[in-house]
Amino acid sequence: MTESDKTHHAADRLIEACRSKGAPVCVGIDPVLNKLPDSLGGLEPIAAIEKFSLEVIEAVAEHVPAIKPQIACFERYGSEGYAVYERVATAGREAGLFVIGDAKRGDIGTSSAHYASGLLVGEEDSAVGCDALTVNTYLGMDGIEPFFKAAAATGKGLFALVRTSNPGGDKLQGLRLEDGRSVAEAVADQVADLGCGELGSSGYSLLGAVVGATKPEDAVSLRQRMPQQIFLVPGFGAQGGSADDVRACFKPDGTGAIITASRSVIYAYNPADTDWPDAVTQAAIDLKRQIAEILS
Ligand SMILES: O=C(O)c1cc(=O)[nH]c(=O)n1[C@@H]1O[C@H](COP(=O)(O)O)[C@@H](O)[C@H]1O
Repeated sequence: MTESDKTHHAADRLIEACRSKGAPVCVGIDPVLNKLPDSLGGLEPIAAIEKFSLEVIEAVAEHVPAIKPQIACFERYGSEGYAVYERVATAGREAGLFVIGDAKRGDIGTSSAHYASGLLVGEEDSAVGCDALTVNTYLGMDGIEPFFKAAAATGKGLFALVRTSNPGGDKLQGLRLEDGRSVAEAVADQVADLGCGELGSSGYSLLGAVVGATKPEDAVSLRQRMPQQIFLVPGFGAQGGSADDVRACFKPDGTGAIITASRSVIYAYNPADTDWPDAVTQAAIDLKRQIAEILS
C-alpha cells in the first residue's frame, strides 16, 4: 500500500477509477476448475486457477476500474489457495485496478478485529492487496465497527451486505418490522449511521453497501436511505439482473453504484478456444457498454 493510498479516501479512489475507465463496473474473479479453458488443462489445479485469474486481469485491466476476487474460490485449496488469492489481489492493484476482496466476513467485534487485520490491513502492513472488503452486517453493527476503524486508518473501503441478490434473502431481509420498515431497510439505516463519519471529498463514505441487481423493487428506497453509500451491485448477468434493474441504484448524476459481474464475463468463451482471453475482454467491454448506456 502506498502512502498516497492511505491518505486518499477509498470512495474517492473508486469514483475516480470509474470515471477514468468510462463506466462503474467490476469484474468478479470467481475461478472454478471445471470451467477453465482447455488450454490450462495440463496444469495442477491451483496453478491453473492462478494462471487463469492473472490472464483474466490482463484481459480486462485496460477496460474496467475494478475487480472482485471471490476468496472462497481460492481458500478451498487451503494455504496454497490463499497464497494465490493474495497474489491475484496484488496483481490487480499492480495493474491499476481497485480490488474488492469478496470475503463477506463479520463476527462478534473482537473476532472481527482479527479478520480486519488479516484481510483488510495485513500484518505489519504487508497488505493483502485489496482496496476494499465485503463484510456481513447480519451479526449487527458491532461486528462491522472493527472493520470500519481499520479501513478508516488505512485508506480502505468496505461494502456491507444490506440486500443480497440470492432468492433466500427475501425471507429474512424482506420481513416487515412493526415500524413498517423491512429488515433490509433497518440494516440500511444502521449502515448509513455508521458510515456518515468517514466521507471523502466525493461525499461518499468508505462504508458502502451491497444491494443485489435482482432486487430492483428495493433499490429506490435503499438509495434514499443510504445517500452516502456507494452500492456494490452483484447479481447482474448470470443471476438474471439486467441494466434496467440496476438503474435505481445510481444517483441522477450517474455516481453511487458499481455493477459487478463474474460468470457472465470470465466464462464468456468456448473452452476449446486458445484465444479465450479475447472473449473475456469483449464481455467486459459489453458489460461496460450496457451500464454506460443507462447512465448516458
Ligand atoms: O458480496 C457479493 O459480492 C455478493 C453479494 C450478493 O448479494 N450476491 C452475490 O452474488 N455476491 C457475489 O457476487 C458474485 C456473483 O457472481 P455472478 O453471479 O457469476 O456474477 C459471487 O462471487 C457472489 O458471491
